[in-house]
Amino acid sequence: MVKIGVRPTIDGREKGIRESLEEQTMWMARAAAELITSNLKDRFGNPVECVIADSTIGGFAEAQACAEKFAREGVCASLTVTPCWCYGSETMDMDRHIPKAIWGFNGTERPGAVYLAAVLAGHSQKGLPAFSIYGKDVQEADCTEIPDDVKEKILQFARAAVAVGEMKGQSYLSVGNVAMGIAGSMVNPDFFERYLGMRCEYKDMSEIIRRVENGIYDKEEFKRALEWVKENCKENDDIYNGENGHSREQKDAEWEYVVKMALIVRDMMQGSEYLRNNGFNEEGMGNCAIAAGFQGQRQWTDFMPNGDFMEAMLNSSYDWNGIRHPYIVATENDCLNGVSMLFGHLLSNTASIFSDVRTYWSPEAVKRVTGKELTGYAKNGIIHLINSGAATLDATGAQEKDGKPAMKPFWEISEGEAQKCLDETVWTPANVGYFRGGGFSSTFRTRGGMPVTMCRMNLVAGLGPVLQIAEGYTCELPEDVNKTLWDRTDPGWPCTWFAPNLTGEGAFRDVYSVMAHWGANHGAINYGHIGADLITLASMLRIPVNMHNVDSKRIFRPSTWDAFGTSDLEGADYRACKAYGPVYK
Ligand SMILES: C[C@H](O)[C@@H](O)[C@@H](O)C(=O)CO
Ligand SMILES: [Mn+2]
Repeated sequence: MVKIGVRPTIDGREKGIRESLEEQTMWMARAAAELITSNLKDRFGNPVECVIADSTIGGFAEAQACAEKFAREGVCASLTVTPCWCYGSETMDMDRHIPKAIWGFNGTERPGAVYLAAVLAGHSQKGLPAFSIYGKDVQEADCTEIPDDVKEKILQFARAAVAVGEMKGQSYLSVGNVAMGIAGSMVNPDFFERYLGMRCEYKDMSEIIRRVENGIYDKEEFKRALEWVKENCKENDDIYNGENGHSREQKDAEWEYVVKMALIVRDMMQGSEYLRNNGFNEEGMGNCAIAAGFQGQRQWTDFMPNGDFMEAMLNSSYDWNGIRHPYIVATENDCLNGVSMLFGHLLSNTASIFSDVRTYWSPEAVKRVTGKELTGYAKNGIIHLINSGAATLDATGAQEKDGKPAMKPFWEISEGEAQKCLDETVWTPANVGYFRGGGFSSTFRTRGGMPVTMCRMNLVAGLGPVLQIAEGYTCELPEDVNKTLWDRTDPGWPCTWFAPNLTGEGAFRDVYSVMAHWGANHGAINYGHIGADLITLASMLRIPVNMHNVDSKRIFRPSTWDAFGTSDLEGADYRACKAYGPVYK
């Protein structure tokens, strides 16, 4: 359960001043807490709880009592609120390990803004960066509404802070090792521990074989899952393999195996009550994995069914047990893409798409091979997002928001929408040239017009982690154009056409440059334009952003970032992140 601590600070002068401010100060705390709890949910759909200090904080003793309460309650961030002057270093939150924000009331009766400025200077001087929240318009002292601009900043801070809190203490479960020399699947514990507060668990892929052979899964659930799969996961024609295709008997056995893989990897991530109660306590405890990755290629896929079904189902918001939260499972054990998926998931509470960032199609090349002009969002060219069929089925875009394609938090998805995602997907027998052991890839085309954000974490020697972000839209191409382009690559894999928003500058000069500046072979794609939230989250974790197309007005970072430069925000971000280093040193 993630909780945010709210700290009402006050001018400590009793016998008049303090007493006159108590009510307004506590109102601010209650209003901020109510705003957060009524708007934000954790990834399981629970409202984010707020813990308010037992009293207003006028000096060190009360600051300490509040710190002790927050430690007991395990808050993941603090929000200090005040309408008045208070004593900076005597009232501030000194916990080095949690994100902090301060809301100074914009009023003239008592100078909340002066406190805000003074205490932020203290935060800067002590190396404890904090987010500054200050409304644009002066308010009346007795107002009972938080202004919209303040609301927006409190929520932007809180969304990212909740993500920080949800990751802390959880693990990345690496099933297998490095896939085909992909650097992102070299799972680096130093990065996870120091930057995210997470640990890494490493399990050999043979653990799956052991659990299948020794029957370490819920057999009743397996039976139910297999029946459900037969009804809901339509097998596609064997479009790749001709006479090398696997026989019907082989394919049937592969279906059984891939369903078992899904059960087993889920159990490895989160544990299983069934296993705990049925003689497999150790396996049943799981690995507290908020994200996982599966190597697959090639030591597994060269003789076993591939991981596509397991990855696609776990990454989706429903399965044979109904609608539920999506798991985060990175294909090819690309943990850096797994982390990117996790960031997007935690900020949006929706499923994350894993994909290769495969091909840039210029309008000219499309014209050449199809004779057609690209139009709409696609008019400046498109990037083909496609990987073997491991992408979440939510990416079909078959859910809707206001009549438009969307990917929603699982608690907003209807049974009908989950069914539509399944109905729009077929399962193509794997290309046995790539995957000798067979398996099935999800095959679908993402509906167009969805606002999405693609991001990617990269690790750079001498620099550390960096994040790149591209907001844009999914595109729907005319049937014939789609077919010609998709058929040139892998028509049995899930296909998303992506057009990043262009700014005309730097990496976003044109679509080609976005592709050319992408730092790795994969990207994580989430519903919505969540670039600003990703930037806020990255700053909390001291991870610089090396490329984004988010309007500078939406950028919200700790106030101390200004001291590292105000005209070149990108350079300032690098300097600040370097000066602070990882949070969990
Ligand atoms: C089948 C191939 O090996 C694919 O898995 C390959 O194109 C990738 O996805 C590389 O990231
Ligand atoms: Mn790939």
